[in-house]
Amino acid sequence: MTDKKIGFIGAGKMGSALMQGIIKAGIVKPENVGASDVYEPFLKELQAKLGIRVSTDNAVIVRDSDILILAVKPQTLGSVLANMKNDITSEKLLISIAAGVPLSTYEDALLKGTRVVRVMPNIAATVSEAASGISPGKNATPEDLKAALEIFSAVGTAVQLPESLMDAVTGLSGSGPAFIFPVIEAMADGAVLEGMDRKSALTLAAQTVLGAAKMVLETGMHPGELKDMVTSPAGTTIQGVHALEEAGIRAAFMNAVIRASERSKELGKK
Ligand SMILES: NC(=O)C1=CN([C@@H]2O[C@H](COP(=O)(O)OP(=O)(O)OC[C@H]3O[C@@H](n4cnc5c(N)ncnc54)[C@H](O)[C@@H]3O)[C@@H](O)[C@H]2O)C=CC1
Ligand SMILES: O=C(O)[C@@H]1CCC=N1
Repeated sequence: MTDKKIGFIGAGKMGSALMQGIIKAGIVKPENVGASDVYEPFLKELQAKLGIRVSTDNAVIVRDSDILILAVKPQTLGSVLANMKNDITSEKLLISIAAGVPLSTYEDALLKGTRVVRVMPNIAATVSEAASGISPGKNATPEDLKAALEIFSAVGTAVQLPESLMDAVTGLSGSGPAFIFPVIEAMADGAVLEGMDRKSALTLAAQTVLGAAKMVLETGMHPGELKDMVTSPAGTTIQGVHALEEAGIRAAFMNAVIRASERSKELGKK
């Protein structure tokens, strides 16, 4: 991987998080990373910070890259693809992280045979803890899938899934950090109401979420069984669990994932 040139089209929140993550992981040298964006200040900042190549002209980065990571909004994708069409030759791999947009959209819009992989990462790529779903397109080779898995495993955990589940990935792990940040904030608020200082409250709340997630991942135990380990009979925890169940916490989180997945499906419609 280290000898491949990786170009980012779109250097916003996700593009910049991913390029920083893969450079930090050492799977690519900064001089082999390029980025284009319409907003020059982002590019200048990233160039100064990371030592990457930048251009406000997408074509310059497309021509000079082996692997392209498309990180523009789904709403601007159509015009970006139309302008890049003739520069994305069969020697290049295109990886898109746009929410909702199906592989067929790229395969139809670009030159026949274009190799495409669809990925849905999340913002935790910033701290190398992303959760990404990956689906290869019909022209992608096994090496392309391997490259995509390598890139996204370098910034967290990556799993291959059928494309039919990519909207669910978007609703679950793509959007998911935004469902958990308010949980952390609200739990901290509860402790602040009880008199704790904000900084200690946020530290304890965030570490609690991190620790609970690690227990699910590392013990392999069912979350219900783990919950039972915390809830002493007539103890403190069962009172809190009751309050959450009264508020409909399970339906609320299920609905959040379902609504976000539905929106992903909508974004993919032409
Ligand atoms: N923000 C997130 O947590 C996640 C976002 N995504 C996907 O990543 C993509 C990017 O999202 P964000 O980084 O959040 O958005 P963003 O708005 O931060 O970044 C998009 C960037 O594209 C640039 N841009 C606009 N038109 C352009 C053009 N014609 N050529 C080149 N660059 C252009 C913008 O200046 C901006 O810097 C979207 O498709 C989104 O669905 C996927 C997973 C998580
Ligand atoms: O909200 C969005 O549309 C993007 C996709 C997943 C996370 N952010």
